[in-house]
Amino acid sequence: MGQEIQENFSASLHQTLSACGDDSDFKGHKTITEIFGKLYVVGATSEGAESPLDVKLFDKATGKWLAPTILGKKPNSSTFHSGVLVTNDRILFLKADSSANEFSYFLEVDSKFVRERKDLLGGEVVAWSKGSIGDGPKPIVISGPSGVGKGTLINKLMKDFPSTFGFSVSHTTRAPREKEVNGIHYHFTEREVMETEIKEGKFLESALVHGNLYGTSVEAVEAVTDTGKRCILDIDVQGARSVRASTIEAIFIFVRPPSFEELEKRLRDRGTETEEQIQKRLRNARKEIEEGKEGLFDHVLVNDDLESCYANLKKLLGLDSMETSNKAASVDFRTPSSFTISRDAENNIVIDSQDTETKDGIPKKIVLDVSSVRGGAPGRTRGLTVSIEY
Ligand SMILES: Nc1nc2c(ncn2[C@@H]2O[C@H](COP(=O)(O)OP(=O)(O)O)[C@@H](O)[C@H]2O)c(=O)[nH]1
Ligand SMILES: Nc1ncnc2c1ncn2[C@@H]1O[C@H](COP(=O)(O)OP(=O)(O)O)[C@@H](O)[C@H]1O
Repeated sequence: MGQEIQENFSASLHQTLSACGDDSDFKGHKTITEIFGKLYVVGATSEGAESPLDVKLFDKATGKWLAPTILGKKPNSSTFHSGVLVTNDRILFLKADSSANEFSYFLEVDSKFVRERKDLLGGEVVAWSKGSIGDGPKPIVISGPSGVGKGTLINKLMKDFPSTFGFSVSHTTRAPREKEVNGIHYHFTEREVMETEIKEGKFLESALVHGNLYGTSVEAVEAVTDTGKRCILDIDVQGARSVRASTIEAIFIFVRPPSFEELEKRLRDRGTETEEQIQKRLRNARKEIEEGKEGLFDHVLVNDDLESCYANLKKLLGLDSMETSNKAASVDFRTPSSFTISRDAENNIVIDSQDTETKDGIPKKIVLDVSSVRGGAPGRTRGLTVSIEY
């Protein structure tokens, strides 16, 4: 079927579906996209703008409806949406009356991530991934042994550059320390719950560290990137390795202690762990420091004197002493309430407004270049390029 606009043949797909007994049960507007004999029907199961878009699957060969496992955050429905087959493994959905940050969602039906989850979960699997204009600033991954000062350095950055950086709040099964607040320092959770969520693909990475599960959820990173800030991840070396192997392009920094003795002193003086926990963390520290030398990291910082280490961190992140804003160049618009879509000669997707009235901030035409999109579920599909005509 290749590069075809779904709307061009949706009338015949609607007929096919009706003839087969359409029990997709969607309220209001729905779209149908055919990929290799399967019809992907997308709509909302309840009325109201906030109800999420759901996916139902009809297999033409068997005449049966299949209930796919749907991964990723579902887009909220809008009065109207349109689906475009981008490649045979993903459909791009464009929503009416939505902001630049909310108007595009990819539904992956056969990507690498979806195939992996199919093997794990069995049955049909699809995954949503929000489209992101441009690349946004690269996330920063900070690793290093327990007690080396990662948290201290990150807190300083967040305090000095509050509009530039946002912290990715991890999930963990470890018990909260006295001053830790759920949702700010960590999302404290139960092992069983977290294991299920890992299977469901809610995590970008997860690892067993010092006997507890830790993980970065897709949502934690997206909550930061949605604000236009640069995401900081405080994760262990295993986590850094997973992120390195993923589609996320990040900067990897390893923080080393000046000596093992000093590390032990800091850990003890912090006074947050039992003796048994301290021993476990020190044993793991030796291994982590060795792994930090392996070339996984772009930069290694020695945290001897805190102020000079912080100055080095700022330098490598390209920050001067002033508060700077590293916000991604933001494109601001709202999609029209109704539109048609087509392809132009360069194979760009063209959204033409069908609104009768012109309104401020709502373009007459939006041209989308999807030729260099990257990433995808779990997480964002980055690299959309837009040009706009008012
Ligand atoms: N892989 C992974 N590691 C994490 C995550 N969150 C925290 N960690 C790491 O888990 C380890 C223990 O963290 P924590 O219990 O807060 O102790 P602390 O680092 O000594 O303050 C540290 O190496 C963290 O970098 C996560 O989401 N994923
Ligand atoms: N350069 C430093 N010199 C002395 N103490 C430090 C330094 N950096 C951090 N600390 C202290 O060491 C302890 C561990 O730091 P923390 O940021 O909690 O480490 P991590 O997050 O890597 O486990 C804290 O009590 C902190 O105040």
